Amino acid sequence: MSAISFTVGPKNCSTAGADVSKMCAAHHAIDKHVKDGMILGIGSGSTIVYGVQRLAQRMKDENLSVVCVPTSYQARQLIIDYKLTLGNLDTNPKIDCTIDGADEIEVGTLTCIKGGGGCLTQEKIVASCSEKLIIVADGAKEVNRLGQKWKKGIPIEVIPMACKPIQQKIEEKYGGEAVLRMSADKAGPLVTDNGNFLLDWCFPETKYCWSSVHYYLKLIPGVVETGLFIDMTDECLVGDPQGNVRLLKKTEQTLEL
Ligand SMILES: O=C[C@H](O)[C@H](O)[C@H](O)COP(=O)(O)O
Repeated sequence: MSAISFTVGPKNCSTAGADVSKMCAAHHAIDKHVKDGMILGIGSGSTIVYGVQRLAQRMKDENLSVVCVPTSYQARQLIIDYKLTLGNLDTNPKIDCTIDGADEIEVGTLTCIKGGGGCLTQEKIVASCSEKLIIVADGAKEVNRLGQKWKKGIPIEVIPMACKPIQQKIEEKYGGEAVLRMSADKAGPLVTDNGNFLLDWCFPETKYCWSSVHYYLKLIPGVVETGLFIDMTDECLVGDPQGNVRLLKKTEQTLEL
C-alpha cells in the first residue's frame, strides 16, 4: 500500500516516564499547527495530554492567545487544569484546527477508529467544525486494514433504551458481536459524556466499504454516532520510541458507496 510517510523528527522530548512515541507526535503537532489567535479543538485520550502540556508551555513562552474547544469532559478538565482559555461551539462554531488521538489508522486513506476512551461523538462534532483535523499517535496504531491491531471493535454510541435492538440489527446485518461496554469502576454499563451507552462492534474479518457501513449504522434509530472517522483527517503525525515523528498524508481514495 502506498503512503506518503517521512520523518520530521527526531525531537528533543525525552522526558522520564513519558510515552515518547505519543509525546513526540503530540509536541510536533502543537509546534507545527498552533498559531497565535487560533481556535483550537482539543481531542481526548492519553496522547493529547502531551499536546496540552506542550501548548501550555508555548502559551507561557510565547504569550500566545489560543481559544481551546474541548471534545470531552476529560479535555475540558485538561484545558482548565493547564490554565488555557476554554471555548465552546456556541461562541466558537468555527475551529481552525483540531488535534486528537486515534485507536487505529488505516495508512493510505487515513480512515480512523476512535472512541476507545468513549469520546467519539463530541470528537466528531468538533472535528466536523474544524478546518483541519490532525491525528497524533504512536506507530503501533498504523495498519493496512482496520481491525488488524485494534481488537476491541468499532465504538458506537447509542441511546440506552435502543441498545438491544441496535445490537441485534448490527449482528444480523454484518455478523460479529456488538458488545455493551461496561464501566470499570461502577456496576453496569459505561455512560458517555452525553448520557448514552456504547456498543463495541467486533466485526468479522473481510473487506468493507467503511462509508456504507457507517451510513447503515447511522440510519438505525437510536444510533448517535460511530467511531469511524472517514475522510476527516488531514494528516497524521506518528511517533516512535526514538523520538522520530513521521507525517502520513492521504494517498488513497476511500471506497465510495
Ligand atoms: O475516545 C477516545 C478517543 O477517540 C481517543 O482519541 C482515542 O481512544 C486514542 O486515545 P489514546 O491517545 O489514549 O490512544
